[in-house]
Amino acid sequence: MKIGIVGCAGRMGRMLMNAVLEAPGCQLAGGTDRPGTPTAGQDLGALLGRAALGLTVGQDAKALFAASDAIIDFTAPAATVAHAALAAELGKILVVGTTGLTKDDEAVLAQAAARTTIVYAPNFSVGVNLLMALTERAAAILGDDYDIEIVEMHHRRKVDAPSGTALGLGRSAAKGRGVALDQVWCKSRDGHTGARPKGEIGFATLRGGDVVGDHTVMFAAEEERVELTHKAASRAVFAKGAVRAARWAGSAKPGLYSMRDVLGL
Ligand SMILES: NC(=O)C1=CN([C@@H]2O[C@H](COP(=O)(O)OP(=O)(O)OC[C@H]3O[C@@H](n4cnc5c(N)ncnc54)[C@H](OP(=O)(O)O)[C@@H]3O)[C@@H](O)[C@H]2O)C=CC1
Ligand SMILES: O=C(O)C1=N[C@H](C(=O)O)C[C@H](O)C1
Repeated sequence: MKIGIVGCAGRMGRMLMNAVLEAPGCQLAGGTDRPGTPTAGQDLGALLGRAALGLTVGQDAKALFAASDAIIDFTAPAATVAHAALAAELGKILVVGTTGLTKDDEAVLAQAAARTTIVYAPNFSVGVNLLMALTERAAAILGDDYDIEIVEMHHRRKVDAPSGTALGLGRSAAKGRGVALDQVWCKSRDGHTGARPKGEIGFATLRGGDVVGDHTVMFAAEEERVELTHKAASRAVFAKGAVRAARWAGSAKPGLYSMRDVLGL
């Protein structure tokens, strides 16, 4: 499978190229980054500290899509929306890890998925997707005598909050309780908030240093507290998961899928 990486000069872009180069049966089709990027024209191997690959950082996304069987996109919401349109137009598999998408952005992905196969997930690690399944089950079993709070911490350069994973865990908890997350969420608190409403799902966001990604879901009752935690030690775990998703998508019908579909969770 020929896999192209958009946003190839980013933190995840570099990890993704390494993961493609190391995956059996996969070939790196090329990489693009934001128009005007200072990395334009650099050899992709040099960008990774490897031997030259004879492929350079491009700026023509359409040409990369045309040369690839699948594209992996961990960029920014506006770029992802444009890439979804290209995937639909050219009938290419798209794996999206970008977080911070609005409901309208997600509607564009759903529309594009009528014409091609898209896997969209806020987190491609196996461990976090298991945590989502466990969270849904715990929320269903424990019920709303247990207050749900989701705490996440990420590196100082992260631009969206709460993290896509925290919101995904919130959605899993809400599903377990049979409610819609946006009816019960509290994404931040400040000042005289009043007592905590029963059934609320709260979020707390920490930012600092080089933290790759920590998430804890707490179920707090009067007499006990259950905590489910995941800590990512390297971005390689997300990159390996995204390549696994691209390979899985090679034999899937057009549609919008999640990493839980890929893993059968
Ligand atoms: N689903 C998952 O498992 C994971 C998701 N993520 C998400 O992935 C995204 C990227 O994270 P990260 O790699 O840390 O961020 P970076 O900012 O390091 O990388 C994003 C890259 O995309 C580039 N870019 C922006 N616009 C375009 C465009 N139009 N065309 C091509 N490239 C573009 C950026 O360029 P420039 O810097 O010049 O703007 C940058 O090189 C975030 O939304 C993050 O939350 C991260 C880790 C795991
Ligand atoms: O920006 C990051 O770094 C990460 N973003 C994803 C998110 O928003 O959940 C996944 C991971 O935790 C790292």
